[in-house]
Amino acid sequence: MDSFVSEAGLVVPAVTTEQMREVDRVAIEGIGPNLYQMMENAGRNLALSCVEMLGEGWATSSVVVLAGTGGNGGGGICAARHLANHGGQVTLVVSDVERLAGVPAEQLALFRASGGRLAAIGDLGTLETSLTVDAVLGYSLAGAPHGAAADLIGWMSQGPAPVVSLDVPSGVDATTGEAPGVHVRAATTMALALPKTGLAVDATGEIWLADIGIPAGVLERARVRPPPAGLFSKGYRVRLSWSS
Ligand SMILES: NC(=O)C1=CN([C@@H]2O[C@H](COP(=O)(O)OP(=O)(O)OC[C@H]3O[C@@H](n4cnc5c(N)ncnc54)[C@H](O)[C@@H]3O)[C@@H](O)[C@H]2O)[C@@H](O)CC1
Ligand SMILES: [K+]
Repeated sequence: MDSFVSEAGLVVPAVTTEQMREVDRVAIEGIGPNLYQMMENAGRNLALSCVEMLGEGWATSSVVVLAGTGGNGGGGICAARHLANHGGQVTLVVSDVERLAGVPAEQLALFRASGGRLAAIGDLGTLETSLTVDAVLGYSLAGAPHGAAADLIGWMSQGPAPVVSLDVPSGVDATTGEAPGVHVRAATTMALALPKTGLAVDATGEIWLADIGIPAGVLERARVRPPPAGLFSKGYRVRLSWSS
């Protein structure tokens, strides 16, 4: 789908993975924001969505954050830190801690300082959750999920807790919406910066779009249509629907 629509009726253009990569490249290698800044905005917005989904008394509910080793996982780990910093009962599980590198690894070091709990994949069977954050795979999905990523997706699919997916439900192709193997069925998907063309599928649940601070000049240089003026005039997240 090449566009989505906000509750106010604004038409929001969608991007393919290739277009989003170009936006990220222009931001990171050129104008900014840098990856730390974008990831901080992603993680903070995601944490706020979790708080809103759990409602009053959220801090006494268990939240399990499942993170992969790439940029998507980094955003999830950042959200876990924000939830822990605000007194939440957070448990983080990373698909492969040894493979974390760069900014996502730094996110983990920060999370460790928050007092949140880090559990191993082998502990999944003992974990209780009221809300699960899916930050396993983002737009760099390549083929059917395998290994620890598939195990995490399988665990989310078994339990009754709602899942909030970061950017795209893990296992769903962000451009085509196709799932080459196991995939997450989210209650809510929080897309970053611009909705991806593959989000018009049932697996996304409610779609929210989060502003992560990318200015219009970056989108222009990446030759990507900007979101309509005023889309984020009332806040950093807006709900989107499929356009008919
Ligand atoms: N401007 C944006 O939209 C931003 C996006 N960010 C996030 O970063 C994501 C993209 O990050 P990356 O490119 O690092 O990649 P991902 O986080 O999507 O995934 C990369 C990891 O998944 C593994 N993987 C790929 N396919 C797999 C499969 N089938 N089975 C098992 N493992 C598999 C790869 O080996 C790699 O370790 C986005 O979806 C978004 O969530 C943020 O980092 C910040 C900025
Ligand atoms: K995800």
